[in-house]
Amino acid sequence: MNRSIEEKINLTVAWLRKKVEESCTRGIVVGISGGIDSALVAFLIKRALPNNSLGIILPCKSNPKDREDALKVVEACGIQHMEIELSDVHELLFQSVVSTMGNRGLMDSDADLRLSDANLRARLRMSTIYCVANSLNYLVSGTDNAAEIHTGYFTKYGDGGVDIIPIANLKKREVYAWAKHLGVPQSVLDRPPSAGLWEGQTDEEEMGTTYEMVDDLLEGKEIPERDRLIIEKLHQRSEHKRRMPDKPPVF
Ligand SMILES: Nc1ncnc2c1ncn2[C@@H]1O[C@H](COP(=O)(O)OP(=O)(O)OC[C@H]2O[C@@H]([n+]3cccc(C(=O)O)c3)[C@H](O)[C@@H]2O)[C@@H](O)[C@H]1O
Ligand SMILES: Nc1ncnc2c1ncn2[C@@H]1O[C@H](COP(=O)(O)OP(=O)(O)OP(=O)(O)O)[C@@H](O)[C@H]1O
Ligand SMILES: [Mg+2]
Repeated sequence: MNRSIEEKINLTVAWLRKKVEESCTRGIVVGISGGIDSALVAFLIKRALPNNSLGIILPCKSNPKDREDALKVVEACGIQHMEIELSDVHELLFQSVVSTMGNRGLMDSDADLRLSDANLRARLRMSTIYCVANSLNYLVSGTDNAAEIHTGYFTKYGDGGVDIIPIANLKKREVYAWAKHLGVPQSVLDRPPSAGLWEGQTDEEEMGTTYEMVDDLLEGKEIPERDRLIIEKLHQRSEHKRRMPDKPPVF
């Protein structure tokens, strides 16, 4: 069916309202990073629930530009918002884990501290957002798009730990199209996608391929062999993130 962007947005907005009604919750909360995915979700939930939508900015040793862009998103869509600084909490918890592991002789040379440090940031954000959601009886919205879900490019139980994912069916290029249509600020549209989990991180550099390629593959188009193999590997290795935890058969 060939629907316009506006029609698809209206259907998504109706779906968001239905999810709140069905779950007997009062509203929806999302983390706003300054990136395009959360910007789009903020605009969508604000349109769906003008008085019952909340954005939370959660800096965690983040680049100040992230907060600036997040505030531009808040201003542009008019969503109610709050900020909670997580850098100190992260420092305390991470250093405590690392030093305890070191003391127990568990810190071998293979320990990937950068990744566990980064994923802890995403998981602290998740815990914080749920703390607010529990208090308000709100649902937590995720921001993953179809390309991120296909490649598993998210932290399990971090930014992946959510109740609903309104943009899960959108390719990254559709995220841009919807965001532009809704009036997401230009500086947010222009930023290279980044998890912001370490200085200079970009999604495409870390994935080793581009969103264009992932989108093309999802649309059934031919892509270069090299990119197809990378995406297949990312997809295969992240299968566990897209299902419930394994359990033994009934013995
Ligand atoms: N086969 C399997 N069955 C069940 N569980 C399995 C498993 N293999 C690993 N695991 C578990 O999964 C863990 C690894 O998964 P996970 O903890 O997610 O870690 P991982 O996938 O290694 O890292 C997360 C990736 O997502 C990126 N990211 C994170 C957050 C936001 C964004 C963004 O776009 O903004 C991107 C981040 O930069 C990094 O590349 C392992 O430590 C293990 O506990
Ligand atoms: N500083 C932050 N404050 C609040 N939420 C954050 C922050 N950083 C990350 N998040 C949450 O984690 C999600 C995953 O980040 P991700 O980078 O995939 O999305 P994005 O930043 O919205 O878009 P982009 O892919 O363009 O960077 C964000 O959409 C947001 O909900
Ligand atoms: Mg980002």
